[in-house]
Amino acid sequence: MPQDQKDLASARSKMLADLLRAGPIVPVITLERVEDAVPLARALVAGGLRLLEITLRTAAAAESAAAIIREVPEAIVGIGTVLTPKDLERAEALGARYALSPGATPDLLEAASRGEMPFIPGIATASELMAALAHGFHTVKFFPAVAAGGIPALKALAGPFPQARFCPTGGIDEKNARDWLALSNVVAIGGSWVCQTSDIRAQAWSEITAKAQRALMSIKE
Ligand SMILES: O=C(O)C(=O)C[C@H](O)[C@H](O)COP(=O)(O)O
Repeated sequence: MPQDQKDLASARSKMLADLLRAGPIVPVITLERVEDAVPLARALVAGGLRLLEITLRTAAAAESAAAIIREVPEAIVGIGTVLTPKDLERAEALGARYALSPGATPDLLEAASRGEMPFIPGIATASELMAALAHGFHTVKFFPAVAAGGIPALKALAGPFPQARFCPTGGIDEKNARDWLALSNVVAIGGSWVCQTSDIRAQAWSEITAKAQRALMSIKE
């Protein structure tokens, strides 16, 4: 791949590491109804969480993300579950600030390094990380974090890959959030525990705000 393309991906990766660090908790959001999008985003922002990941898993996802981007300017919206170059285009068309994937295919890495959208690929192994790094992406999602080896796995990856920065996601909650963030190569953590489907279905916005606040408290104690 052209060096300037890789340098650009790398510069965006650095920007993303800084953005994530300011989180440093990214709620992973799956919305079933567009009407829940704005109140949910407001509830999370009220609880102190501004970096959001809206997964492209539901029919309501794109319209929900668009509503949040339009109506909740404090939220910094990323599009998650980006599986294909087409999904990446959708994220860009929605006006998202960044896009995330649970993994990465060669096509997706190639499209992301050619495109404009800041992108966080997912990795679970050293080889997958090497493919991401070869394209300039050194800020990556570690997914599924707990199932793929947990904290010892990230500690081990720090040895050969000191330049990599991680946002572990998958199996993280307020009981282990602080331990993950204590690792020097972890810039943020992601998870759905602050905005569970049952709470969204019940439109339990104040409960979600309280969970967001508790999540932030849990990493300070
Ligand atoms: O859909 C994606 O793009 C993903 O990367 C998967 C999510 O990040 C995890 O499903 C969140 O994991 P939990 O916090 O354990 O629920």
